[in-house]
Amino acid sequence: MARKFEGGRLVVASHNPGKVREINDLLRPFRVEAVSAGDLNLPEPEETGVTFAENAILKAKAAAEASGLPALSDDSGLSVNALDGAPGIYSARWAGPGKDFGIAMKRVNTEMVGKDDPRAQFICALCLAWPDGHVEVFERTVDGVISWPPTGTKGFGYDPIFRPEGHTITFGEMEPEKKHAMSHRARAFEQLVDNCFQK
Ligand SMILES: O=c1nc[nH]c2c1ncn2[C@H]1C[C@H](O)[C@@H](COP(=O)(O)OP(=O)(O)OP(=O)(O)O)O1
Ligand SMILES: [Mg+2]
Repeated sequence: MARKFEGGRLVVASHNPGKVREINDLLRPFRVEAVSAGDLNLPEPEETGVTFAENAILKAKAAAEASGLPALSDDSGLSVNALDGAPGIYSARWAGPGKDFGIAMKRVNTEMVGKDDPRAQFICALCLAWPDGHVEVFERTVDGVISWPPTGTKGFGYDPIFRPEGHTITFGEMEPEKKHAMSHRARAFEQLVDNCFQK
C-alpha cells in the first residue's frame, strides 16, 4: 500500500515554469495548496541519476528535506527511437545553459537525418517524497512521432516537434486540457492520484 498524502501544503519540486504550470493544472481538482520550489527559493539539485526515477527521487527528497513539507518532483524527457533513446534523461541538458529548446529541437532533427524511423516517446517519472525520506514513484509514457519543422506555441520544451499517436497536431498546437488528457505527465499523475490521494 502506498503512503497517502494527507492534504495541505505540497512543494512542486521543479524549476521549469512550463512543468510547474502543468502540475498545478493537474493538482487543481484536489485539496492541495501547491507551492513551487522557486517560490521557496529552494536550490536546484544536480541530476546525477542515470534513470528518470532516480532523478525524480533525488529532486523530491531534496525539496522535502529542505522545506519540511511533502514534495512532488517530475523527471521527464523525450526518447527518440532512431537515436537509441536520446536525448532521454539529458533532454533538459540538450537545451544548454540558456535553456534554448530551439537549439535542442534542431539537434534532434539534425541527428535524425538519414534515419527513417520517426517514433518517439515522452517519459515522465513523478516522485512524491516526505520529509522523513519515504518516497512513492510513478512512471508513464506517451507514444508519438517526431514532426519537423516545429509547430505551435502552446506547450514548452520539445512540444512543437512531438505529435502523439493517433493525432494530427503536435503538443505545441494542442490546448492544455487536451494534452492533459493523454500526456506522459498526466498518465503518471493519474497513478499518483489513484495510489496516494484520498478520494
Ligand atoms: O511535456 C513535455 N513537453 C515538452 N518537453 C518536455 C515535456 N516533458 C519533459 N520535456 C523535456 C523538456 C524538459 O526540460 C526536459 C525535462 O528535464 P527535467 O530535468 O525533468 O526538467 P527541468 O530540468 O526542465 O526542470 P526540473 O528538473 O527543475 O523539474 O524534458
Ligand atoms: Mg532538471
